[in-house]
Amino acid sequence: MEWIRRETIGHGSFSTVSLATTSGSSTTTLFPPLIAVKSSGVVCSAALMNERYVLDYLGDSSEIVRCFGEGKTVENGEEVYNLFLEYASGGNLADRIKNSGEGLPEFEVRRFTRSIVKGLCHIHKNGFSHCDLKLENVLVFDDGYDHVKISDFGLAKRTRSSEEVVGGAEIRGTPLYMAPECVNHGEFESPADIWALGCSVVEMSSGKTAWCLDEGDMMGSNNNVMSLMVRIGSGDEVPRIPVELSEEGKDFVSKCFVKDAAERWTAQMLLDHPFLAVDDGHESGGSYLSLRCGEEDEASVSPRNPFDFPGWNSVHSPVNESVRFSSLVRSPEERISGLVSEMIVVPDWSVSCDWVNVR
Ligand SMILES: Nc1ncnc2c1ncn2[C@@H]1O[C@H](COP(=O)(O)OP(=O)(O)OP(=O)(O)O)[C@@H](O)[C@H]1O
Repeated sequence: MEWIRRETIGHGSFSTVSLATTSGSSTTTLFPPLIAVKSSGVVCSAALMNERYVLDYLGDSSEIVRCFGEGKTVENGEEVYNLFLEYASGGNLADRIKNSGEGLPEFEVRRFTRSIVKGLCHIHKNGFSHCDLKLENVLVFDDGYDHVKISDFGLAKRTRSSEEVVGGAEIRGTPLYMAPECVNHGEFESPADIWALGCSVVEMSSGKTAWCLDEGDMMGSNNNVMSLMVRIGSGDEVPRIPVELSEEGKDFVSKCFVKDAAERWTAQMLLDHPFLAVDDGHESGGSYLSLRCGEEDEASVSPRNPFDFPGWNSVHSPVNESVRFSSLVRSPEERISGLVSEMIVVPDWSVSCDWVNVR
């Protein structure tokens, strides 16, 4: 494919994202005239290559950003690795909410959440965990109506099999979205994506990141990673659920914020939650109508645990994960301190949306 790099449209900890125009035969065959090119120096392109691998494996899904391939260029004397992605003209969902200065109306929260959950179902069924779900990684597309897709698979990993020992010192993702088992045991599996989904719904609905709803607590004088990790990892506290959400919305989020990962709802279970039953007509099937005409009672029944649900599917997949740091068995207290102050390998702490990313 021939392409020309245009303006920069995004920055991440691993890469720079540019708009690009395609030319030649590509415009009439495989590639759209505008694409996004995600680039990093070849020497530090492991995350981008991982993203390419995962996107290839996942194949086409209408809830996951599409990848058109990869290529290398030499720019300013440096060899650059480029990933070609479909271009999201609406940018990311976090910016959209930040710019509007408030949360989204609930019908939009429901619609976007439904897409994210469908995307997670696809990812988890294929044996992967995303490991960095947050609104910055949810892109907005406008094809006559707004819809969203999950992006940024740089930290995605194979789901661990039940026999595999957890990498106790592994860290990935963004602290504000981390689940208790990530903080306490370095366990980054599909339930952790569901916890991050709950944080994303809170943010969509309130306009504020989860944990920051308690004004002046996390964002004020006590703004530090240690206290956040302790809150996430210990006790019964979960992020506050926005009052503006409907009862169905509150129930949905509460199913994501179950501290015990084994008891947390799966993406497949959440797909049938009444909060997601509204169909705005852009999806096939008119599920809203059919629900209203007969299935409402059945769909509203909340299973009491993950094994109590008719649509529950167990996902077991082969292991192919290289743990980033050596495995250690440590107590939660030691681990939390370690995450914050004494990393075995010093992480890249980069500021993102008033908080830090841990790599
Ligand atoms: N396909 C795309 N279309 C439009 N904008 C995009 C696209 N991909 C990424 N962006 C923009 O670039 C930003 C950074 O991209 P991305 O999160 O994928 O990079 P990253 O290096 O993996 O970042 P991080 O891991 O720190 O979140 C996104 O938040 C989004 O605003």
